[in-house]
Amino acid sequence: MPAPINPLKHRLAAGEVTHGIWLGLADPYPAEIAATAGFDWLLIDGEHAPNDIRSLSAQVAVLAGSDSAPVIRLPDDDPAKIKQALDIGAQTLLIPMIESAEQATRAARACRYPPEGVRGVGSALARASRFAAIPDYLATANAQICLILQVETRAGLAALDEIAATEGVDGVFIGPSDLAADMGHLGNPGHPEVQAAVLGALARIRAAGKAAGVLTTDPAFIEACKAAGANFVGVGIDVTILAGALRALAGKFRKA
Ligand SMILES: O=C(O)C(=O)C[C@H](O)[C@@H](O)CO
Repeated sequence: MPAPINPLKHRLAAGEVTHGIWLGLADPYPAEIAATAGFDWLLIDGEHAPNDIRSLSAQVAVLAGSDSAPVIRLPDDDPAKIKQALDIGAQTLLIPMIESAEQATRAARACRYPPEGVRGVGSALARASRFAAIPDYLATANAQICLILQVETRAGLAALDEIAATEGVDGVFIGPSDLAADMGHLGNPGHPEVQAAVLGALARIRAAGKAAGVLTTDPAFIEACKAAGANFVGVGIDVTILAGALRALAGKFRKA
């Protein structure tokens, strides 16, 4: 009995366009609600949301068996955090702030057991192996890992082709907000210079044969990114959806 198949990895590799949202409410209950919506994936944000390994684990658990694949974004490329995220059962990871092929290689190796990589062996304690109920998990886990790296600075864009070409990297995600900040347009990911850089990067990533990712809530830019080749497309954030809906509702009844 092998490690669970990772459908999202194989859908992205086949060039299928997938859509998902960010989960920033950092709790399994809203994650379970989001899993009823029908997104292809749900990204549990460990970078900007108040998540820790226990809250990440609880959200992965409630998404198990749903049609929405769990993706964990870690706060950095720390191999120890990668190890923990994989052990709690995530098979698709998003790692931010990648700026070189060397960094990409280190992240790819941190996701794989030897000899392909350096992932620490603790599968007997891990949900990933169903707590050792999957006898050949160690031998089959590497093939189901999907690693998506974030490029979101000018330095990262300069190394994009080498990052995308790195063995063990399944996709590259372009972060418009951080890229805007690095380009001198802090808070304005919709700036024409930023959008042009994002679209050009997405095309380069797909030309390299890898999945291309982005997050934007702008309907027109979603379509432009997909036309440029994006196939890991973030289209919303639970926190902003909830905040916006609540403010709009309150506004209907608040005395002027
Ligand atoms: O730089 C970006 O854009 C991203 O990486 C996505 C943001 O981190 C996300 O939190 C939306 O602002």
